[in-house]
Amino acid sequence: MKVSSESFYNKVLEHFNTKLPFVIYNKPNSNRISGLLQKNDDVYNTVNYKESGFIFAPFDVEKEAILIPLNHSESIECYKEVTSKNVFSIKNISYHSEKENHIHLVEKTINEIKNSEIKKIVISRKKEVLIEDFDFVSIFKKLVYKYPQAFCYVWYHPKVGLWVGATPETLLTLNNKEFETMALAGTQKYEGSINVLWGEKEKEEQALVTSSIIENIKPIASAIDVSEVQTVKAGSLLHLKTAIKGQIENASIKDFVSSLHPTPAVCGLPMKAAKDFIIKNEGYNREFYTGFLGALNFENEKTELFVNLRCMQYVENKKLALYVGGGITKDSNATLEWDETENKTKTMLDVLTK
Ligand SMILES: C=C(O[C@H]1C=CC=C(C(=O)O)[C@@H]1O)C(=O)O
Repeated sequence: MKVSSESFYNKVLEHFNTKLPFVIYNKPNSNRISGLLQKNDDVYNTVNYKESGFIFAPFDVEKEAILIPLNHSESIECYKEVTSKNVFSIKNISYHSEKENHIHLVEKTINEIKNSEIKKIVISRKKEVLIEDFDFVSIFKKLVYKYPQAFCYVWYHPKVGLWVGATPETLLTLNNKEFETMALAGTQKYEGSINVLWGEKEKEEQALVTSSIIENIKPIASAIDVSEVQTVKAGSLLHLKTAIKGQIENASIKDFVSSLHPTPAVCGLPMKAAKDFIIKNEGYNREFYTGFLGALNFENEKTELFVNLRCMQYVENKKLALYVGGGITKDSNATLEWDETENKTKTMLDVLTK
């Protein structure tokens, strides 16, 4: 049902105040805001990916993905019309050892890569801040306005939590048999132009993601088309991206998603060894960060899934957790990797404070 943006956000707030699950989102380059308001507070899971609804899946595939089912929800829509000028007061809760810990872990990761068959591991951290007067509607309006090329969302379930994000990375779009995915990796700051030079480390890191995705989907895809590597802007950052398209052959959505997730853009290569290293060494639970989310089997069998990057979680009384990471290879520099995670936190912090 299409409504005015005022009644859209009023409805969503009312829903939130009655502690019912919902998701609101804006797809890349779309002027439409969509909402799915679940009518009860049950936790539904995806079993075989044949369900229709909005999926919210964690990084760890051993853990269950949550579904807001279409058949238990009201769908609403409005046009992207308004932004918000609200700025929030943010206080850093800095742990004095945060930087040292991250640098130490990146150095340990580089050593592991040099002394094993592992080529890449994505190392991440959680940055916590205190926020006054948290208001997800204002934050969402600002995200949508500031990052029109991202997939922006607020997802809430009273039994799971509240997540907000603006991700530049598509995991999978599937329209009947036609699929599209991408290899996104390598990061530098945007300084006014996308015509930039990239270092060998970034080029190699991104090429690893592309070749691994192609290798993994080959058995279940045909007519695979791989684009040139391009530089793309994501907020105040630039990344390298290769678009990969084709046709899905004799495979279910579940098989296809399993062949992609977690890609080396969020986990590493080889996947299993990198994942074991991450779980053993990162020292915190990623939960839904670097998982994926989006429409599963929407009308006309459309599936559009995004990797949950540049996101944050409203933890409890006034606390926000921002999640950021970066790909480590044998040529990484630990201090620069710390700087990169700091730059990545700005995607969210800029929206809160400017
Ligand atoms: C893991 C993240 O980004 C990934 C996506 C693009 C570039 C990345 C990089 O340069 O390391 C990461 O692979 C993150 O934003 O937390």
